[in-house]
Amino acid sequence: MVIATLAPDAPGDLMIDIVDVRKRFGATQALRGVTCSFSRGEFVALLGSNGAGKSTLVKILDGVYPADAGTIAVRGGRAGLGVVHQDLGLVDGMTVAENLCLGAPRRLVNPRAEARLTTEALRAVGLTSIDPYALVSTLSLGQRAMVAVAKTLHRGADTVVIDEVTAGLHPHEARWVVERLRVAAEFGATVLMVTHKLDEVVGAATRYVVLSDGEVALDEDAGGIARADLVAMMSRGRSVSAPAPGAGRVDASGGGIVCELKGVHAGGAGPIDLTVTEGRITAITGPLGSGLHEVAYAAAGLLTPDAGTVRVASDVRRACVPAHRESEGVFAEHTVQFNVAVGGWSRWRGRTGLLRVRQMRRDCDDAVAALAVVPHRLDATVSDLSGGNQQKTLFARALMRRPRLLVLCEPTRGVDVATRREIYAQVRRMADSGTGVLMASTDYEDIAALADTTGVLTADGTVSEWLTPDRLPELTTELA
Ligand SMILES: Nc1ncnc2c1ncn2[C@@H]1O[C@H](COP(=O)(O)OP(=O)(O)OP(=O)(O)O)[C@@H](O)[C@H]1O
Repeated sequence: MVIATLAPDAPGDLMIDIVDVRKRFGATQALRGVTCSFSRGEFVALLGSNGAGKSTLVKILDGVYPADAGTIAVRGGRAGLGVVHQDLGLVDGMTVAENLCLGAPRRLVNPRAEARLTTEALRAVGLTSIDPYALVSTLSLGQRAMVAVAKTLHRGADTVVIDEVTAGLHPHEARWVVERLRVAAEFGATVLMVTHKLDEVVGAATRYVVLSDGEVALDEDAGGIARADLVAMMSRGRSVSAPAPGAGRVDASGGGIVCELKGVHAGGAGPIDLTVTEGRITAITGPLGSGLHEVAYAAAGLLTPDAGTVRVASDVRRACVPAHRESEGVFAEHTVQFNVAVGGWSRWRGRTGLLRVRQMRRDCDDAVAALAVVPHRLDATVSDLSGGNQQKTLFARALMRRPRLLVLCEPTRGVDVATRREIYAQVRRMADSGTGVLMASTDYEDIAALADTTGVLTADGTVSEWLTPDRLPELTTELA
């Protein structure tokens, strides 16, 4: 199926018409007949739990996959629709104007005309303060996201699909992005935004579409549904009520030292001094590229620091959830069971040296059930899981090792609202049982929910200060 051009007699405001779109991957029916249409100037939040079918729909709209059945018609045809992915597709070392005009057909290189066009394109998304000559690398992540949106619209798209670009942004900056998207919609663009963070879009989205198990479970104007009902739909009935962010925080400052970093330099960060103690969740946060993940890897023993010492208490078992699941985390071609169990074999080895396979299956099954991995099949191949479900298997693996030092890098990346709460509860339980936790996260929600103390890395890779939970609101958009 190719994306068709809307018929000339289609209603004037209609921009995209999706009718009965279906997609199957082997045994999984990812989309079961999705029908919905979007009009000019709408700002639609596309929501749903992990595995609901959002990415599949976006990829079909983007031309990555063909649908098995159904039709999609877009005003202006394929060119009328643009997708902005999480990686944004910008070249950091080029200016905003160069990025906007990169690859666009042009007869003459005319920097002044490029700058003028860029200013207009930025205005169309409510950006008035960005210098067209600024290097993209000097912009905040939120500004970059909006430059990517401006670029898509500048290329002639009237509809822009934004695929989780606000994940990991500080809530202030995410709201800033959403506000600009709202302006773009007011100026006539149609905005479809995929997100797991409902609070980002409340007040800006004009409509909610919730996918569940490959179907449209809800399609409502924003005024027509209560937030609680939306959350319930997004979590497919799983509990999102416990624990509240920050619940269960304890003063465990008297716990024994599990791991100590002194003068550590890693990934451009340093010198870093930090201590992880039993029962306490120590967090570091900062801009991407500040080296925060590499510092965490040094603590986890996955990376030798360029300088400084990492001291770990004797007999401490370490486990780590890495920051980039695709390149550092999952064994994509192996099963869910292998991915959860790997590295924890000793747990199931009996006195005779044989693996207690049935117990291993049971434990893996309990772990994936607690996190509601979809599909709930230990023999599923991990590359066939949605992004959020892959993240859950990584988290389950780390816990399966029963570590005394748990290192978490971006632990909730891409997971749905119910899983996020479950992960928070499980991390807190681990800490309560005496595990020392080191979390490196750019996600403010992770920090606000879990951190007992937070080291804030500046762009030059040093810790500017350590914040207690009551001071976390001081973390501003600098994070991005
Ligand atoms: N390439 C693939 N091969 C096999 N199954 C797939 C493939 N891509 C997706 N699926 C399955 O299709 C279903 C929908 O996945 P999809 O990635 O669209 O979900 P999603 O809503 O985007 O989830 P997430 O919020 O975790 O990103 C899932 O059950 C997933 O396992």
